Amino acid sequence: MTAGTAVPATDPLTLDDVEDRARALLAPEVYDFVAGGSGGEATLRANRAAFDRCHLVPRVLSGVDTADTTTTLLGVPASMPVAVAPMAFHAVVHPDGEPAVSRAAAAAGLPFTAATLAGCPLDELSVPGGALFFQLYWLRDRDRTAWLIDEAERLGARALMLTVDVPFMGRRLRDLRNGFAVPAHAAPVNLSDTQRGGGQSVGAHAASVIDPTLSWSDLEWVRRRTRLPLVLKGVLDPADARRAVDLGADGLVVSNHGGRQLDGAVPSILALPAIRDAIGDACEILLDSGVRSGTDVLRALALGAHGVLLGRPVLWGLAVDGETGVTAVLDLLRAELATSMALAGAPHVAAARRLGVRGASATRVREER
Ligand SMILES: Cc1cc2nc3c(=O)[nH]c(=O)nc-3n(C[C@H](O)[C@H](O)[C@H](O)COP(=O)(O)O)c2cc1C
Ligand SMILES: CCCCCCC(=O)C(=O)O
Repeated sequence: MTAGTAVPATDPLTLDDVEDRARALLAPEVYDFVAGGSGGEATLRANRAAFDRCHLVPRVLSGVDTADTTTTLLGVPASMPVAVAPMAFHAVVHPDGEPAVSRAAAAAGLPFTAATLAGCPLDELSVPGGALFFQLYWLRDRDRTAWLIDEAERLGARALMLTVDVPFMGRRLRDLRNGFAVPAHAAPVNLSDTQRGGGQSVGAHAASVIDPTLSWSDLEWVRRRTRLPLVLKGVLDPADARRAVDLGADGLVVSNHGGRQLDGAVPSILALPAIRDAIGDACEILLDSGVRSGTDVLRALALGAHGVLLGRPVLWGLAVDGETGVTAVLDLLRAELATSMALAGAPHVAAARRLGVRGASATRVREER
């Protein structure tokens, strides 16, 4: 990716511009479902504020003309250190739903993470030339959980991403005020017939299908069940990160679920350095929650991540223009990253991971339990 000149000079200039366009198009309750966080949305806001407090220290005289954004994520080649985050119910924002996003990701050379709660059969998401990760919710219906793991493996998924921060859904006040329920056309068809939640609020549906008792011993069961690289999504504590590595996790997603679960949780970008220090290179570290620019990707790399997951901006692109809109978002992010890397004097991703970062962080490391 060539730096500088590749960044478009026409609208949308930023991922936030794409969100503005999507907001103008979507029904307010749908916009709120995607944009919203839990509780008073302190963590949602803090995610952004924390990125802005991470100040990169550029290197000079490194002769970087073109920054190479390519890398691998969990062994999968990627055109930049970004994968599409798992998100339920894509069709709430656009009828083309998950298949459009998986095609756009494949064309952009990026992994797409299919959610347990995708609105179309999983086999429609395994795109020729694309790389599929599969996100697993730990369902009360254990047979369905096992079936989903086996199905992901059968379809050639390249990683199994177990979400560990949703024993039940955070209190999403916007959804409660709006009386939001997932429309039938976006229903999670990979759940068994009786579990698809018709007409239920999202919180009530989550409570009826997700098993909140998920624990470390279940992780051992998952580890034994599949040969796929196993990634835990939603880790914020270094001790949990170490334990996951000890139990055979191949990757972690440092994530507060985009501010949608524990309101008041630490911003992911602030949690990252301690996790990186705790586990070193024992497994791959991805990060999400609040990534909105190429500079944010660079900040995450500089603080020790191997890559990031991109969440809401993908849905904003889908809302604006289907597959083409998602492609525009991913291309813009890649161009921004190339420019930021070149300006920081980082010719490639390995160099980006060695950049310095300065910034304020309030830290109290808790006692071991
Ligand atoms: C509409 C929506 C649906 C989501 N659904 C899921 C899901 O089904 N499983 C999951 O692990 N995470 C889910 N997430 C969380 C994302 O995977 C990701 O952690 C978060 O969106 C990242 O933050 P960002 O949106 O600020 O980039 C969802 C997020 C949104 C916005
Ligand atoms: C069974 C319904 C759970 C919906 C969770 C999707 C979501 O909004 C999120 O994970 O965030």
